[in-house]
Amino acid sequence: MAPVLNIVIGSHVWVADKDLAWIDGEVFKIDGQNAHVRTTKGKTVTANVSDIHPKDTEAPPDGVDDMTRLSYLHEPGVLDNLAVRYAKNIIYTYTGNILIAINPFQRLPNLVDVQTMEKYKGANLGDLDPHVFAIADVSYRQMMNEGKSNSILVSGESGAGKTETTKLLMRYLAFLGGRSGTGGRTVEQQVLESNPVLEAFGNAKTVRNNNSSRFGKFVELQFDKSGKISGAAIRTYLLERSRVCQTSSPERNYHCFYFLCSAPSEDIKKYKLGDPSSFHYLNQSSCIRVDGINDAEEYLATRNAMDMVGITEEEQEAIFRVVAAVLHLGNISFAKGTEADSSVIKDAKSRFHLNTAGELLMCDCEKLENALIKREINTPEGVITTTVGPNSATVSRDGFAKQIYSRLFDWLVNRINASIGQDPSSDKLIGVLDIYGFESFKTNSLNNYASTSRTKNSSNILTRMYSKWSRRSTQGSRLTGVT
Ligand SMILES: Nc1ncnc2c1ncn2[C@@H]1O[C@H](COP(=O)(O)OP(=O)(O)OP(=O)(O)O)[C@@H](O)[C@H]1O
Repeated sequence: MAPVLNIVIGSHVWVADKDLAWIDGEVFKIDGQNAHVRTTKGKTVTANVSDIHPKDTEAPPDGVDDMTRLSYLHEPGVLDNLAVRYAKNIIYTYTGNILIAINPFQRLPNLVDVQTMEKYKGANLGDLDPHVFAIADVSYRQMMNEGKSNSILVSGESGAGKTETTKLLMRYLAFLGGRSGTGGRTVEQQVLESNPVLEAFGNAKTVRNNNSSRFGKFVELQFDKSGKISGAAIRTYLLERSRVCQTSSPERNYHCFYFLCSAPSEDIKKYKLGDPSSFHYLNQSSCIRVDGINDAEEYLATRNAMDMVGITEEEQEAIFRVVAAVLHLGNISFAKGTEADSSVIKDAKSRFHLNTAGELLMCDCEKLENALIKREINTPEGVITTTVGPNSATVSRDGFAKQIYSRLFDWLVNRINASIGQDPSSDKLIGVLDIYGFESFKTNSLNNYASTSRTKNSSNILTRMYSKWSRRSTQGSRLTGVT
């Protein structure tokens, strides 16, 4: 932020505050580069003039619904405007064509009901109060009028409300372009019904969010010439693979592991499972249960959601066999072998988990063991097999677990897409991109680094777009975004 030069005695300003981020007050003395400010909370603060920002004393007390109308578009001005509106349960605010959505952490039914959808249908952006439906409506009408595809980007940090906002966008687009599908299930219903399945396998409890999406999602809704939804596809990317083998308090691994460990007893017996705390991939964190998540009920709900999206009983069995196999793999420990750089299965307990993983994956247990404790090297003379020490065997085990879990996730997404169905003749679509939130981990793996830097890059691009859009007239701009 450029230094503010017109600060004089009597100026109303914002100064940084460690608890409130920014606090407002009046300058009563200036000595050199220091301004002395009496804050509205009765404190006296001294700050460098370059670190304080002017306050617009004529700003409307209820805030403005489009922040391009703020006299000062600086951080304290923006935050104050959003806070004033949020206090009145107004969670949406525009900055030009971009919608800022603040997480209400409570259901606001009147804000998202069918009457509200009716109201926003066909309304111009800015004619009504800021709303996520207005963004969806604009992108739909642009698509229909110009015959071109459109995209809506939903971005924000973890727990900001991206997934909930994406669901509202989908619901509104389904309201505009909905039609009856085969067998009574519409395409849009199937897309929405696939959420619990994807969330069971791709969401986890994190520090910030009990149901955090650990993958990015791009949902394409395809439309026919009359503007009705004719097909859909879900594309996912950057599943956080490292979580499968590595979790730390107070986070959890992917929900499906805990759901399966709370399954009815016949399933527990079939998959040779036990309490989640007996599995290495789950007990690295002391967080096993989460308030508000009933793992036993969620297991049944996930099975039900799988039925709804057309995943057969046989396929469901196979899916949960892989999930259970991952847990058993994590409990295989290795000890040093008799030769240098070699390892053996540590004990009878590890042998039990190796054999169970092999049975569940329907593979030869001896081959599975060799794959973990040996390595094949391709040389010009042919393939050489060497043994590896316990540490390398553990790395192989974790690599294998991550690989089969992410392949399972990709398979699920493909399966859901196959059952929703795509329209090969559709020439236009609306894509909704939900970029998952970034955060910093205690131990950052290459996978964390890759996803965090990509997400940060996207967020930086979005931030740059904001300021550009805020500075110029937004008339005619074709991009829409929500954050
Ligand atoms: N519009 C909303 N109405 C009601 N509750 C909401 C809304 N948006 C978010 N929430 C609440 O906040 C929680 C976190 O929101 P959400 O999962 O959408 O965040 P996210 O940005 O997708 O996070 P992550 O990147 O970690 O997946 C939700 O589980 C819900 O309880």
